[in-house]
Amino acid sequence: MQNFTYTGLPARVLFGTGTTSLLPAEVERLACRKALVLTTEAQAALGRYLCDLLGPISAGLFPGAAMHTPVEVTDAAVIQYRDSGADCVVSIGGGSTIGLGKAIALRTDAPQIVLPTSYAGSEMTPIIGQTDGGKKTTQTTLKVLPETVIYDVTHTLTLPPLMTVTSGMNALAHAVEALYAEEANPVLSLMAEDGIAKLTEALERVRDTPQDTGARSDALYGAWLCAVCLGSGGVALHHKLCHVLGGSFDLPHAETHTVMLPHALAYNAPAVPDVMEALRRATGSQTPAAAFFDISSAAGAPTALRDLGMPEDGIERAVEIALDKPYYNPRDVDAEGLRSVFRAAWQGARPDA
Ligand SMILES: NC(=O)c1ccc[n+]([C@@H]2O[C@H](COP(=O)([O-])OP(=O)(O)OC[C@H]3O[C@@H](n4cnc5c(N)ncnc54)[C@H](O)[C@@H]3O)[C@@H](O)[C@H]2O)c1
Ligand SMILES: O=C(O)CCC(=O)CC(=O)O
Repeated sequence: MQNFTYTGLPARVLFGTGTTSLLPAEVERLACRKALVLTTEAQAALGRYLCDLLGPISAGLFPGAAMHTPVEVTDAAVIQYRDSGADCVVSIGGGSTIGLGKAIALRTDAPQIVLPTSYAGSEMTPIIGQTDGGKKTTQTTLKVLPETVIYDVTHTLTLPPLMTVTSGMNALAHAVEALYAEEANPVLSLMAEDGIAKLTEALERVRDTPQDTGARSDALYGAWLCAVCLGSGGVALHHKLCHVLGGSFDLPHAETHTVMLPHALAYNAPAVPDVMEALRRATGSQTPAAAFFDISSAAGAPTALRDLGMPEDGIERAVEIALDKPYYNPRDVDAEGLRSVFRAAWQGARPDA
């Protein structure tokens, strides 16, 4: 076996159906007295439900979380956090709400309890992205790693069909890149392969029966394993390209991951034969990049950058930005290679890798 480094991150994880009822006990377990609940506006009703569940240990609701963690929103939330006498936050929602909880923790050291309702995976990572004056910057610090994560399958039953697939692709991308990132190691590879297997299989079942708790449970379990891969492992070309497209072309996060994953993987395939073999086992397909494309296409999820509003003449600028400060990648990256990846993704061509 080759030498490797494995970094495990601390986290308490409660997984199941109906696990939300454990929330008050988890607040007390952290020796906290009052929790401020965070949601987006769209999920405010869920936040009010948690406030009722917390009863006397609720410090109220901040229902203003927004995509990409704008600092103005964080400033307002920190004021409410301090004024309310809260000493911890409870974030219930997708990556945007979890990002707000992390931003509050960064500024106040507030312990975080997170109830994820999408598959994006932020709950298991020490990564925070924030937007100030239209510019998004990302940092990695253990200060933002949530203390406790309560996965409750019930909250994923409401995920709309398209977001189920795009958010699932966001999760799959974390595990795929963990298999060939610079930080790849055999322990994370176990989680990555199983996460991809569980999630791809469950996404197909959820497509046919969205209210099937068993399928939703497998999907959330797979997404958790993929999230661990992002938190403890590394990323490569795919995440770099998504961050370029999100940051410089304002393309939507999960949809961009959905479109790019088959193409970034097809580009890297010749350099990572062992990883492709693992992905064949996990997806049950001889062409895993095409299998990801097919899952999205069958669900009516976007498969082309042009359908996300990316201008064709933006490809050259995207190539230039992606070549500036590149991430580690198992296959050499040059302008011509990137052009071919972006062109295929812009057109929505089905890869055959
Ligand atoms: N820091 C990290 O490690 C990390 C990892 C992944 C994503 N992210 C960030 O997370 C953000 C994207 O997160 P996202 O894709 O989860 O989207 P999101 O959190 O923005 O959610 C999109 C919308 O769907 C709603 N929603 C979420 N779950 C729902 C459910 N079960 N039922 C009904 N509606 C629901 C939300 O309230 C919101 O209105 C991006 O800003 C991305 O950069 C961060
Ligand atoms: O928190 C962020 O915005 C950066 C990390 C991230 O978005 C991971 C991903 O690309 O899914």
